[in-house]
Amino acid sequence: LYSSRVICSVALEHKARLGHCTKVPRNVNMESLKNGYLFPEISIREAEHAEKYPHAKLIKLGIGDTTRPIPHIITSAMAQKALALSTDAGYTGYGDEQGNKDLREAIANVVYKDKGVEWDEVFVSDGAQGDISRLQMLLGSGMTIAVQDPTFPAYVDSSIIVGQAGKFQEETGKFQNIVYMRCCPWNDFFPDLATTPRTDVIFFCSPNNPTGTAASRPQLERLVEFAKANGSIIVHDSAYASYISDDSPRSIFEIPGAKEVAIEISSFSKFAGFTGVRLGWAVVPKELKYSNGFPVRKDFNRIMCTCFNGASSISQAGGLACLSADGYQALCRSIDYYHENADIIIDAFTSLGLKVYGGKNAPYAWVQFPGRSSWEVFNEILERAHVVTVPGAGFGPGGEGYIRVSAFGSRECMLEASRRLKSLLK
Ligand SMILES: Cc1ncc(COP(=O)(O)O)c(CN[C@@H](CCC(=O)O)C(=O)O)c1O
Repeated sequence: LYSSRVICSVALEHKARLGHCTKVPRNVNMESLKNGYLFPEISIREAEHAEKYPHAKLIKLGIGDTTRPIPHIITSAMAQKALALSTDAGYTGYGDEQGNKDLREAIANVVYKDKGVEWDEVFVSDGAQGDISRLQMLLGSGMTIAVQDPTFPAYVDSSIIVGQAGKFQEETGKFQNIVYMRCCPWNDFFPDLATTPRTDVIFFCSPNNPTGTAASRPQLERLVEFAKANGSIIVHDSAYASYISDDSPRSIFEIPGAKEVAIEISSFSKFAGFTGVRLGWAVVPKELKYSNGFPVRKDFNRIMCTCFNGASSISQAGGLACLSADGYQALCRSIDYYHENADIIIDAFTSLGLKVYGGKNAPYAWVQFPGRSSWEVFNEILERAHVVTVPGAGFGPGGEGYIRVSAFGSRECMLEASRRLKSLLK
């Protein structure tokens, strides 16, 4: 239909518009990613809204970013380390890729007290987000994974990037090689393991982001038993463990036998307000072995030594102070503050007759809007109440019909958001 001359001139015009292109093909896995990563997308919507309504007081209960100042006992430890770097005696360069031994020991002795975790099974990092991707590098593209649905999007997105996920199925909103373990009110937010296919790896976040629910001891016992029977590895994300207010386990290693089937990743972000300081850890037990008997821990150590040059010495000084008696006590006050915030949000939505889940063992309320699109609810609350939330669909197909509301705002913001939401949704 078109002469070669026309096609050629269109191609030349297109090339001129693009400018110079290399001959390097794009990674096909990156092409499989649907949209941008959820949280920068939320930030973009926030910025667009702020531009549209420059005089509106935007209340941000979307991205789970802490707002309470870090207690002075912790920041002074970081300041002291920073100042020491300007002295001959105090200067330190590269540390151990696995983290400073004193911090590894403190994590093992304080966080994992009486849980049988040894200091050299703890690997300090720059946060759980990075550890998720480093674990994916360790696991490789041939692994099959299962995730809770809904769940923190980094597990699925990193799986896509390393080439595990397979093709996206428009009709289901799922990637064909990933097992989505539905978690919802009618199964007490715990998957039906009897109908869950075997996968090599099970990403399990408890307390769960976004539902805010923590798995009970019997549930985690069933999960460990399931993984052992299937020869699977659990990657247990305990980033919100410090928010647990009942007798739910704070670590998978409270469960007998877990050290033979599980890796745990966690973080100082929500526990200590270190979202910008950047500090986390992974526990890779010596008992955890591949099918050929080779210790997983040895390969993870190789990944850390090759792909990561150690967490900041200043952040690690802060982490050590977090785990001191006074530091830990000061942080508990911040966590109590966020719990009170969560109660405000729960009360607001409950008073409107809406079903609200979570918020007791995590800083997130999971609010159900039956029959409604989560992005539609997100847009309505943003547009009419100037309150930012996160649409549930961003956490997986199982999140449709819900929104996530963070409790990390200031008290003033929480109370104002509550007032606005009651006025909007009454
Ligand atoms: C379950 C879970 N694991 C890990 C992380 C990241 O931990 P770091 O140690 O700080 O890397 C988050 C943060 N989720 C927040 C922040 C979103 C983001 O990653 O930008 C959220 O869900 O709003 C999380 O919810």
